[in-house]
Amino acid sequence: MTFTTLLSGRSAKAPEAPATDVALDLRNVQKTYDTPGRPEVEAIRNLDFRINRGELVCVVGPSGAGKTTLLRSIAGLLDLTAGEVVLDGTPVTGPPDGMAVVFQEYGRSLFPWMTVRQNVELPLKEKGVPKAERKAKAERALAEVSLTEAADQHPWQLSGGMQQRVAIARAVAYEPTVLLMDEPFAAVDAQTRAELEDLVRSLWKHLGVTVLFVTHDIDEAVYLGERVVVLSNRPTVLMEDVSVDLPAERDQLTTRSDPRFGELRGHVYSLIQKAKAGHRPDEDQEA
Ligand SMILES: Nc1ncnc2c1ncn2[C@@H]1O[C@H](COP(=O)(O)OP(=O)(O)OP(=O)(O)O)[C@@H](O)[C@H]1O
Repeated sequence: MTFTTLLSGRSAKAPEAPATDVALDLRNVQKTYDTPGRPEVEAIRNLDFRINRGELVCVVGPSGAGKTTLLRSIAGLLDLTAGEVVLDGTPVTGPPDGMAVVFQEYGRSLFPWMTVRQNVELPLKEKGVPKAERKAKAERALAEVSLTEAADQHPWQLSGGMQQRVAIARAVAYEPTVLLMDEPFAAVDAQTRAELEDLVRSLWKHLGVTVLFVTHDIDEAVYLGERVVVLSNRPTVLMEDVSVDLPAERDQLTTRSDPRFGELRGHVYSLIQKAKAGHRPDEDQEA
């Protein structure tokens, strides 16, 4: 018996929601990199799923599956080969206003010559938000991530975890409807990572933002997500959209020792192993 059997009925595709509840709609998204003078790379073959308003969805998949390609496609940073990404009913054709992205490389995404406050205010400044308003928003966002005291310091004076909190504050200050996070905690130590995970859960609940969180880490995906979207090997298709039926109130100790957490973790792990071994729902069906 596999975990798939054990969990059948509980990890099926998420039910379709009414159109008004959909924040992000991926419709038959395909992406092939076509660089002149180099062989084509088919990264995403077909992805078709929705994320409802206010959901926190994690994406996992084997290394090189196309997770970053997916996130960049959603962020409007890549031209799709086919299909479309629709944000709040509008097709994404470039970086949309209502979206913010937090990348793994906080060191490169923060400007070292600016203070923490200036870094947080920057996207608001670019958006044309008046000075007093952007100052207030930056202060609120820094308070959300418990960095009020560090506002006048420079990023290089802070630890890695604190720098990533600045990057999160910058995204939050922008008040996005959708927050995209690309392996944001891959470069910090385990204890800081756990703290940042809890910060994401609490901000998500508190702000009601829709979050798409890409990670390598299966435990992190199950701990954070309301759903875990599991990708196949490249060229990517959906392996399974797993519903995480853990209690809404989560904490590192209780949640991770919940037997249900172990079952879900095992199930996602087995899907990744299958994906790595080359199983693909598109080909399995054809066989
Ligand atoms: N600009 C590019 N030009 C050509 N191929 C690319 C480009 N960017 C990514 N690829 C290829 O697309 C595939 C998917 O890459 P992507 O970075 O999206 O995967 P990933 O799942 O995020 O990887 P990882 O888990 O290692 O971070 C890989 O084969 C990669 O080499």
